Amino acid sequence: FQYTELVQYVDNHTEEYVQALREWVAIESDSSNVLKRPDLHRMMETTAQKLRLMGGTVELVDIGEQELPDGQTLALPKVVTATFGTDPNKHTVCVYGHVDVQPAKLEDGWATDPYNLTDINGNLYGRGASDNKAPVLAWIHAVEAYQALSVELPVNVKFVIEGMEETGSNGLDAMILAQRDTFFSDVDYIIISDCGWISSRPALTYGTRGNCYFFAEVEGPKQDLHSGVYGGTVIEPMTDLIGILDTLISPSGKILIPGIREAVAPLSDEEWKMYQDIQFDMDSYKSKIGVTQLMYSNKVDLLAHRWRYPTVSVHGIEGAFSDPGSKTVIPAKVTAKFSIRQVPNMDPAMVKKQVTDYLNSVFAKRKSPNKLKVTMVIGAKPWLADTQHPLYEAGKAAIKRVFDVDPDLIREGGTIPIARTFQDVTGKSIIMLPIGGFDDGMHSQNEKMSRYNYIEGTKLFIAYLNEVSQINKTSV
Ligand SMILES: NCC(=O)N[C@@H](Cc1c[nH]cn1)C(=O)O
Ligand SMILES: [Zn+2]
Ligand SMILES: [Zn+2]
Repeated sequence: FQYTELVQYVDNHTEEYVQALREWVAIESDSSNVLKRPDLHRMMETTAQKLRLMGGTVELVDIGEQELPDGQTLALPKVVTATFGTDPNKHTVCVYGHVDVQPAKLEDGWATDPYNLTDINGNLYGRGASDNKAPVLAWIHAVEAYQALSVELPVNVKFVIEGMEETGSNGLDAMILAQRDTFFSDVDYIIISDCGWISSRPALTYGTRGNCYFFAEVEGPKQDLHSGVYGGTVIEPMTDLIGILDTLISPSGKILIPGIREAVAPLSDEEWKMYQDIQFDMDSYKSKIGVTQLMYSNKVDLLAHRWRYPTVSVHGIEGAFSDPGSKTVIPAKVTAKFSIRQVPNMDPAMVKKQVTDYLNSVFAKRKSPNKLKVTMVIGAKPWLADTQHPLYEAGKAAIKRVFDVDPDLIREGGTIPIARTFQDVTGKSIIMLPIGGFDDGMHSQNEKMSRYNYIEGTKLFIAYLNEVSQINKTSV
């Protein structure tokens, strides 16, 4: 294994890697904004072209259309699949990633243009830099480094890169099911690098929460009204909506929807011990996110509520007045967006019913003439891996080689909607091998990827491919 040469190659190509990230970040591949769909299509084509130029067998898989809330349809971004090597004597890994991003506007409070990658003190700021463009590029560059030095790839490498992850991976489940016996038939392991470390220590991730995402629409008058002229005479949709939203979770974080907490698998002594052993500084966590107080004051409770208990988050209200200034309006129709992170043994289908029934009953008590409509738009299950699997031993060895430390074994509070489908449909084992920093600000203003994590992460992937090749084919 020519590790030293490969690492040298990476170090010599750092500026090209940063430039590649700059070009990708410049594409506003926001999957939640229908107006950005042409950019998202261009992002998928750009990704495919990069893999084609490396000589991979590349396909842009058509996964159909999505239906919009107003009933119209919109073409989904194609999924990029690529194959490098088909040697039956080698393991085959499938790297999954996404190149769509969360929305971002300068006026949200970014210090720099979110779509112009900006290097400040070794941190590369831009929307999607950490989530998930740099990790996807790092994987591609890892394969490219082997090729450039004519070092034989130790495993066959496949890629599945999608463009709808941030909105629930619409269409990807069906594609995986359809290609289970073709593209995925020879895949031994699935690798995902779409999360972050919990501190400055590298980590391996063995669980993600799922997510059930809801829209709750309250509709009243036929149009917006002057609040002075009509206020006091009509039952306002926004008041109804805020009233029912306030019944979802208590100020101390207790979910009030009947049945939700009962479904949660109890925290075992072993888990408690694992969380206890994780290096995690509550004060720097607080200062990083700019709060003076957290929901829990001890490490184990905090980590457990971040990773393996459900929570309700209210994200926004469509139709509400939210511009600067002071418009005196009664909005006629408002739609709240909220989500409930899922953990074992919750079931999204059950959660959908529990939430809908509960909100309808709370709303009924208000005796409002307005109309409530609750819909669940995403129902992603949680995912959990066996940390005893050789994939994790390989991860530890690769991290030891590159960073000379033992990794934290962590879970992730966020969701990779497709992780559970990969596991259930292909029956293959998954590892999450993050390279994002703990302070990357995914989904926030000023998201960044450090040069250090990007470049050392590329070396980690190079080392990991070699470690996976050492896994005994008969042992798994
Ligand atoms: N990097 C993973 C990520 O950010 N995933 C999103 C996916 C999602 C879940 N519900 C809607 N989108 C996340 O918010 O966890
Ligand atoms: Zn992501
Ligand atoms: Zn994300």
